[in-house]
Order: sequence, then C-alpha cells, then structure tokens
Amino acid sequence: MAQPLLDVRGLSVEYRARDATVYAVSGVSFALQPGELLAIVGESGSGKSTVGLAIPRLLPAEAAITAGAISLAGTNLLALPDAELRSYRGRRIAMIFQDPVAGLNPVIDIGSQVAEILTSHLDLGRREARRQAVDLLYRVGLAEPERIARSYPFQLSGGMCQRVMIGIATALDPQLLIADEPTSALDVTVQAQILYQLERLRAERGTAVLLVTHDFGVVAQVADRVAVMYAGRIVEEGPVRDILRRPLHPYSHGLLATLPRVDGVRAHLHQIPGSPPEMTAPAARCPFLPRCSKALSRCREAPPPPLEPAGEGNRRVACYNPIWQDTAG
Ligand SMILES: Nc1ncnc2c1ncn2[C@@H]1O[C@H](COP(=O)(O)OP(=O)(O)OP(=O)(O)O)[C@@H](O)[C@H]1O
Ligand code: NI
Repeated sequence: MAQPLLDVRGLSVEYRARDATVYAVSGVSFALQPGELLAIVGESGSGKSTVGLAIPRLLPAEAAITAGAISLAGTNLLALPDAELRSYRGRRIAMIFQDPVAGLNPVIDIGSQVAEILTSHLDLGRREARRQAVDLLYRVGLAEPERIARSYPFQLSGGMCQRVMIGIATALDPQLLIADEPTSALDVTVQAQILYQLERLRAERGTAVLLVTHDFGVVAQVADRVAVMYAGRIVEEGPVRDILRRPLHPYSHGLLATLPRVDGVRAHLHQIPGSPPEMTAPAARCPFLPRCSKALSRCREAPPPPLEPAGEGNRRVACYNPIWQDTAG
C-alpha cells in the first residue's frame, strides 16, 4: 500500500505530576490514508485525547512523548522545528473540539474570525477574505452565511458554532482533521448534521479525519475504520463493519453488547462491570485482565501485543484469546 498520510508508530505518552506519573498512552500504532475516517473509541480516561493532541504536539507541558514516531506525509512531526510545526497547524493539520463556543472569540463577529485565519496564512485583501469567509460558512451548511458572518458567537446555537469551527479548521484545506468529541455537546439531530459535514469533507476534499469519541453509535455512522482503546492501548483495530459484526477483543465485545440496537438511542460505554486500571505504573499484564472472562494464564505475564489474526486481513487485536463468534442480534 502507498505511504499513509498519517503514520503513528509505537506512541507512548506520560503525564508527570509531582507525586505520580500517568502512563496515559502505551505503544499506540495506526495509519490513516487520505480521505479516510478513523475513529478512536474508548471509555473516559483511555487516552484518546492524548493521542489526538500528541499528533500536532499540542500536549500540555507536563506531558512527555517517551517513545514512538509520528509522521505526516513522510515528515517526522516529532522532529519538526517549532516554527515549521506552527505553520503545519491550521494549514496541514486542524483540530476541532467538543466545545465550539470556547474556541471562538466572544467579542469579534464570526465573519472576521473566519477571515482572520485566511489573511493570516494567505495573501488576501480584507474584502476578498470576507467574501471567502462567507463562502466557507455556506460550505459548512450555514443557510444564511451573510447574516451569520455579522453575528457574534452568543447569537448562534452550539451546532452553528461547531459548523463555524469546522469552517475555520478547514479553511486552509488541511490534509488531516482531528476532531475530539465534536458532537458530544450537541443534541442528536444536530449531531447527525455535524457528522454529515465531516463525511462530506473527506468525500469532497479528501481530508483524512481522526475522530475521537466515546460513542459507538457515532462510529457506526461515519467511520471507515475504528481503533478501540483501553487503558492507553489500542486493543482492537479494523474496518468498522467487521468490528461491529464480529468484535474479536473481549472488551470490544462487551462494549458492543451494551449498545442498544434500537436506532436513535445514544449509547455510552460505561456499562461493562468493573473499572479500568489506574495507569500509574507501566502495565505488567493485560490491562483488561481484571474485567475479562476469557483470560488465560499468559495474559498475566505481559500485555499482549497487537496480533493479526489469521484470515482476518486488515484487523489487529491485542488479545491472546479473542472471541470468534458473531455478536448476537
Ligand atoms: N494534564 C494531565 N495531567 C495528568 N494526567 C492527565 C492529564 N491529562 C490527562 N491525564 C490522564 O491521562 C489519561 C488519559 O487521558 P485522556 O484525556 O487522553 O483520555 P480520554 O480517553 O480522552 O478521556 P475522555 O473521554 O474523558 O476525554 C487519564 O488517566 C487522564 O486522567
Ligand atoms: Ni478526551
């Protein structure tokens, strides 16, 4: 296969607080092709956002990338000088987050905020930037872009603000959009509209999207592939359809078993008995072991590495005793 757009290999991230170190991400690897939408799904604290923030090197000061490599179109982002990295952000890699209002300046009208990203990176006059800003607002599905451009964030709904954020994030046609829980704060109808925007972006502009979510319903709607995270590791990765139909890791199996089958009901992932381990020491055994009904003695010896099950091209599972049966229903 051609060189992937994004290649994350063996990424490990620690947070170093005064009294403890949190091993937030351990040996995470995945690749993303242009125009592909990969979802990272997992419970709160599993390390999803840490992975998303590590890519454009936006982790807080107490975080350290202790192992691994991250490359975008062949360029090693971890070795990129700060000045170059800054020009990568926005231009090649963009991010959107859960709270769009927090990302907007409350005292500047929307049109100026969108125009600002254009004029700061491109050689455009004010008038032309404003015109392109209005175009951009239209492109993200805002019906009255002229009026929206004159509005202030408090005059818009959360869904409209998230559309504006998608417009700002994609104004410069980035190769990669990292979207961290972009719809969690929105109600279900609006959520679907925002997901549709992401879907269009990658279909029409070939933008690769890394979508961080705790919601398997969201994954099922838009992702091509999914990486399931548990306690800082990817426990299973593969095409969404395959994983939904036949999850191999006992954790993914449990997650999907708790998913309501009725459409429109939002599923959350906190329903497997037990809780994830503290991540204050490097894992010496499979982190899912205490909650696993299928554990073998070798699961105590070391965390299982990602394995490619025979006959399951395109899939990886970090488990010595995967489940080989379809989900019921
Ligand atoms: N600044 C920090 N200092 C110390 N520990 C942190 C810091 N940020 C995150 N952590 C810890 O790192 C682990 C991974 O956090 P992260 O935010 O990446 O998880 P997440 O999967 O995105 O969770 P959520 O769904 O709640 O957003 C958690 O145990 C979290 O408590
Ligand atoms: Ni998060």
